[in-house]
Amino acid sequence: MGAAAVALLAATRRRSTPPVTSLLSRAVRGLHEATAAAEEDRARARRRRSSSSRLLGPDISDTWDPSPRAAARPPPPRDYAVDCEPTVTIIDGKSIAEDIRLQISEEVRQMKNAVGHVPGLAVVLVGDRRDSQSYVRFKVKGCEEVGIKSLLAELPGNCTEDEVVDSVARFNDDPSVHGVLVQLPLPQHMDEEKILNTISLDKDVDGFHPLNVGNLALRSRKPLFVSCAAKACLELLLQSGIDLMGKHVTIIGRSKVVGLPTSLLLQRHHATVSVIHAFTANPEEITRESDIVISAAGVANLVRGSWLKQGAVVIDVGTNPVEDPDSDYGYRLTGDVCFEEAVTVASAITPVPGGVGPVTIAMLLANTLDSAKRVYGLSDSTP
Ligand SMILES: Nc1nc(=O)c2c([nH]1)NC[C@@H]1CN(c3ccc(C(=O)N[C@@H](CCC(=O)O)C(=O)O)cc3)C=[N+]21
Repeated sequence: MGAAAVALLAATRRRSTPPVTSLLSRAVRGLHEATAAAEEDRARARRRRSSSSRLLGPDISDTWDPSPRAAARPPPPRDYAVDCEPTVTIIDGKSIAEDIRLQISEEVRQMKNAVGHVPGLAVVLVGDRRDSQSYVRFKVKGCEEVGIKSLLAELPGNCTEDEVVDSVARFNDDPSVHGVLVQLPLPQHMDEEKILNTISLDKDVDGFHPLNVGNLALRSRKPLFVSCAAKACLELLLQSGIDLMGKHVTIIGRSKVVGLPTSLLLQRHHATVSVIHAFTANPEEITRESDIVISAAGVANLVRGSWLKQGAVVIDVGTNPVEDPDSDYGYRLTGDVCFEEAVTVASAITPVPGGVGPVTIAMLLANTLDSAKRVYGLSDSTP
């Protein structure tokens, strides 16, 4: 992603962008309203969630029949302040993730009672990148919270490809492991494809296996696993009451982790999807025509307020570490979206941190649970 993303960023910077300062007062006002509205939204979202049990297996049926359109849920009520300025919903990923984890821990408990086993997730971490180390920490912590067993293989950055493959193979053969994940990126000298190809298809909880991606793309088929980040984006939209049918969604980025699987998953939900990337000539024009913008470019502050249509829904998948000496680990995370600007234009937006990240981890736990359920014959649930 590096060079291409930088190229896109450079191209963007050359265009004239509105000065951040001129938008600040609006932004502050927007944020103020947002905070008040956020509490309201959280309560409303909780009520909505508690009435829906369609949590871990989004319906990915496919049809051109017009009847589902008629049956589609009405749009959620829009909030308007007294002066009729629209308010923005800050989508609370942390609380959505918490609800998902609660449901998973209940299912793990039932599994333990029924078959005497719990799901197991194995993570392979190569090298000592600080950001990868903390993502892996979040995954292990998530497992602990729901009663999933976690195993971690930590290998030094200068180890051989064969050592990584061996460690994956051991987890493939371990019956107490239902999900195997190799944390990306791998060190430069390693062949990522080769290593990922060794993960057993029925333990591929990241959903990167070509057969899982292929089956996601072929709409009459059901993949065993779908990418956690893609599922997180869908979950955040559905739980926020945002209908996807016929909506124009623009996805920024085409990676196998986010952009590509998200575009496939949202098409299965009848959205009209544009995928844009570093070589797209007019990214700003395309996003400005979109009802929903999902950014997964890995470039801090790439998406400015001017990129968005009034009332757009913004899902920010970016987790870009930026130096911050005041923060505990010497860096903090920032998204792809210039939040202060976007919050004045969007109708709903995910923050970073506290948006897509926690839900992505919850989906990893959900995929691991589904895998174990398949092994123990507890259901034929689909991702
Ligand atoms: N094989 C593989 N699978 C992945 O799913 C994968 C990967 N490699 N490599 C890196 C990316 C990145 N990723 C994140 C997951 C959760 C947060 C997350 O929970 N973020 C918290 C951060 C809290 C904080 O640090 O302040 C939040 O956004 O609130 C972030 C990033 C998974 N990835």
